[in-house]
Amino acid sequence: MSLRVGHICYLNSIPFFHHLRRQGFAGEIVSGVPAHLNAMLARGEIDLCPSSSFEYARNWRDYLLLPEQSISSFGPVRSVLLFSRKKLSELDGQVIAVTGESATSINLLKVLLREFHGCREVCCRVPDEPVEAIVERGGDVLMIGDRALKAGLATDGGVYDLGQLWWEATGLPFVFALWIVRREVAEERPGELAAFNCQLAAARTSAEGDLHSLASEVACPDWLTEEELVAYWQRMSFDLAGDHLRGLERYFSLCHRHGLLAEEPGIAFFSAA
Ligand SMILES: C=C(O[C@@H]1C=C(C(=O)O)C=C[C@H]1O)C(=O)O
Repeated sequence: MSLRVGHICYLNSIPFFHHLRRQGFAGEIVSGVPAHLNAMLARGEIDLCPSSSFEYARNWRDYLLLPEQSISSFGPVRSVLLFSRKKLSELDGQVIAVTGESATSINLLKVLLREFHGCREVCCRVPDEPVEAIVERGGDVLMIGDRALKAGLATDGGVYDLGQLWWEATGLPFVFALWIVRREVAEERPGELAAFNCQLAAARTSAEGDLHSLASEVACPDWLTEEELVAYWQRMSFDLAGDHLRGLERYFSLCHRHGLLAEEPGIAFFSAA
């Protein structure tokens, strides 16, 4: 059986996936929003995917991480946004509308508001209407991915970037997504996974080597120019190095402190050796 790989259906994942087939990956690719991929991964319906760092933490005994790969930012990320006209401390006890696509960012919002902005209660709810309509009315909304990027470009204020808030509070990068592998897949099919790891690294290197060509080869949405797409990718960090790991550990430790995780996870990597 070939590997079943989850694919986040946002522009942020293009640098991982665009050249993957050309690097020889012949397995299955399943697209979805992070919350959907998290659930599929937890149930073993896919073998690995780039998905919420929070999903790794809450089920870490079932998972390993691919080394050196993430979706992170040092400061503003531009696609994880809290739309609000209020001061952050005024969000205490308020309902914040969310899309249900996220696991990491919703818990990041809770951690930021409770730890650094004096909020005690943070209520997030998925509304019956599109969150964009709530933004238009000036309500409080957390959005991620392309919808956030689009709404952020269309607004002229009243928006907080969670990557930036984290950076200001901690001086560390924030790791939104990790490449998470089911542990039994790593144990039972290490050769296939090692081959995938090489294909992924090569696909990303070739994408990052020429972001302008990448932007011209993909279907750019009509609300984004190729230059804006390149600038968006340039703001992100797709690495997972020492600073990223420090940021990740800080996030997990704050999630634990605020009762969002039952324990602090161990961070364990797949090793091809
Ligand atoms: C930077 C982003 O990070 C994402 C946020 C995630 C989450 O909140 O669970 C999961 C995967 C990433 O796609 C984004 O969505 O734009």
